[in-house]
Formats: sequence, structure tokens, C-alpha cells
Amino acid sequence: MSMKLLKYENHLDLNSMKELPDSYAWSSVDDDSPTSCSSEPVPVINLEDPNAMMQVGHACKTWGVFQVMNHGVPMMVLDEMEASGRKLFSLPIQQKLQAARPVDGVSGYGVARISSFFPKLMWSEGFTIIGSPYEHAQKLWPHGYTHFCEVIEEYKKEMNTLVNKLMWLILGSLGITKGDIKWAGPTGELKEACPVLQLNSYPACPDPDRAMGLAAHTDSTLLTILHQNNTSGLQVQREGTGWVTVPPIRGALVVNVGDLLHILSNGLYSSVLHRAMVNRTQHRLSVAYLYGPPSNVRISPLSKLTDSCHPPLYRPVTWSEYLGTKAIHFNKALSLVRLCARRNGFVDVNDHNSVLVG
Ligand SMILES: C=C1C[C@]23C[C@H]1CC[C@H]2[C@@]12CCC[C@@](C)(C(=O)O1)[C@H]2[C@@H]3C(=O)O
Ligand SMILES: O=C(O)CCC(=O)C(=O)O
Ligand SMILES: [Fe+2]
Repeated sequence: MSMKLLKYENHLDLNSMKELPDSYAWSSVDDDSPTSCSSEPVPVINLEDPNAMMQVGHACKTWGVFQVMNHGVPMMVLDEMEASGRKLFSLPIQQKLQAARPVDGVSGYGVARISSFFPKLMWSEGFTIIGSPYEHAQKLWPHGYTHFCEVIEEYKKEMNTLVNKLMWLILGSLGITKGDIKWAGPTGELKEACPVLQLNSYPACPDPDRAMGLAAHTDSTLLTILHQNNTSGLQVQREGTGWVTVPPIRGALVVNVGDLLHILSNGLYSSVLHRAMVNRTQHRLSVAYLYGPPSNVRISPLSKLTDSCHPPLYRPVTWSEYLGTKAIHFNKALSLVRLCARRNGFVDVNDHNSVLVG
């Protein structure tokens, strides 16, 4: 029997397993348990606050993650997305496998793409939608796919509006205006890259302290907007503190700084390392809207943010080039597009284009 089939068989069992199989036991998970009780909470920003831009900038600089309220996305759109996600993941495994992600593909049903970089399996299943959801939905619900498609399209529309709002707040906080962004249209709308929607399902787990829902990673995006249901599990790593839980707040959305915003801001705003934990009794669901630049745009540090004292730290890269690097090198991808010496004076060993400065 092939490994792929075995993995999917294990998946089939995730919802009913009474014990954690060894292949899912991450021995080191509780060595670095969260310190969230004692630490400062992840910032929660009211987007209607006149000071929102300053707060967003501060959160990007000091955390790389924040939650937003009064973001303009109707509660009903969030609830319907959640219900549709639940419906999808509660289908029988054979049905879900009709829409399985091809071995060399990106969209469809399957285990986390980053699984291959880890020796143990993750306690989760994912569904990636790129472009139109019709093809997948038709395979999942041959006789009733239109509602799912409508929900996805509506969700993407709302997320696109919000991502525009957030991008301009973030760029504004860096002193960047519309004329500085090549991929902004005449009325300031950011030309839409093909957005990616990632649905994640984390079934209740018999031994949550030894399991991992989604292993630590940064997103290969400019921004990610995450909707989590009422079950906690998302944790972010903060320098000097450790893992901090991002508590679910009804109606709020989590915003992550991704690697491409890290590059665009010349490292002023750092992409955030995050992971998802699982729990013993509740099924957890999350929906990530992954926002990147249009495919022909090369992202490099904004010239307004660089001068002779602050040279560009990264070389230009398109979203798809970066995804390709990430798919091969995973968490070394960002240092592989880095040009200059690190602030601590060392040159990254992976970086063959390094120039020492200062
Ligand atoms: C556009 C993207 C961004 C991807 C790859 C591709 C499609 C799915 C995205 C995710 C979603 C889940 C976490 C992640 C780490 C994963 O494994 O798949 C993400 C990855 C990335 O941000 O690198
Ligand atoms: O489920 C979560 O809270 C995290 C999901 C995530 O990090 C992702 O989809 O990229
Ligand atoms: Fe993520």
C-alpha cells in the first residue's frame, strides 16, 4: 500500500480514534508550552478608531499579528463560511477524496502542504481553493454545489474589500501612498492577485498535548486574514515571550503579516511564526484568506524605506517564485531571498548573493 493511501486512511480515522497513533505523536510539543497567561495579549484593533493606522503599524512592528473588530465584514458572511466549512469536512472521506489535491497541485483536499518537512503527521485536514470553487464543489456535491460556491464567492468579495482597507492602513503607517504602489489602480484599489482560501479542520483529539494541528510556519503572503471558530488553538511566537495564544473573539478576524510584507517593508514589519494546537473535546475550524500581489508584480523593499543607511535587504521576487522557494526550502525561504548582512553582522550561510554592508 502506498504512503499516500496510508495517510488518507489515518485521516479517515481522525474523527474516531481513541488513542494517538505514534505517527501523530510530537514529543516536543509540551516542551515549549504557551506562556500566554503571563504575557501581554495580541493587540485587538477597532478599525473605526481614528487612530487605527497608528495602532496597526505598531502591531505589525511589535507583533506581526493583530485582531480586528468593526472590520465591515457582515457576521452572517462569517457564519455562513463557517457552516459551509463544517459541512465540507463532515462529508465521508471517500467523498472528500473526490476533490483530493493532486500530488503536484495546490488546490483541493488533503494534509497540510508543509507536512513533508516534518517527521510526524499533523492532526488536521485542509481544503485549498484557488480561483473558482466550482470544479471542486461539483465533485463534492454533484447535485447541490451552488450554495457552497455562492458562500465562497461572497466571502472572497468581503475579504478583498477588507484586505484593501488593511493594506492601505499598513502602507500608510509606513508613509507609503497610492502612487508608490505599482499594482494599485486609479482609484486606489489594489489589483487582485488570485486569492487563496485555505479551510482548516482540526478534529477533537484524544491526546492533544502530544499532537500538533498545524506546525509552526510563516505565511508566504503579504497578509493573511484568518477567521477562527469559537475554539482556541492558534498560537503566535513572540520574541522574548514564547508562544502566545490568540483567543477567539466572536466577530473579530486575525491578521498575520506574511513573508512578502516582510520583504516589502524591508524587514520593518516581520512575518509572524504561528501554529495551531488541537484540543480534547472540540472540533476546531479556521478559514484563511491568503493575500498576495498579482502574479506579474515583483516584490522588493519599497524605495521610500531604503537609503544608504538602510539598504534593501531583499531581492525582488514574484509571489509564485517565492512560493516555489518556500515549497522546497520551507522556513529558509526568507533568508534565501535576503541580500545583505543580518543586523547581528552575520551573513546567512544560505545566501550566496550576500554583500556585507556597514
Ligand atoms: C498560496 C499558498 C500559501 C500556502 C501555499 C499556497 C496554498 C496554500 C497555503 C498554505 C495554507 C496553510 C499553511 C501553509 C504554510 C500551507 O502549507 O499551505 C500555507 C502556504 C504558505 O503560506 O506558504
Ligand atoms: O488554524 C489556524 O488557526 C491557523 C491556520 C494557518 O496558519 C493557515 O491556514 O495558514
Ligand atoms: Fe498560516
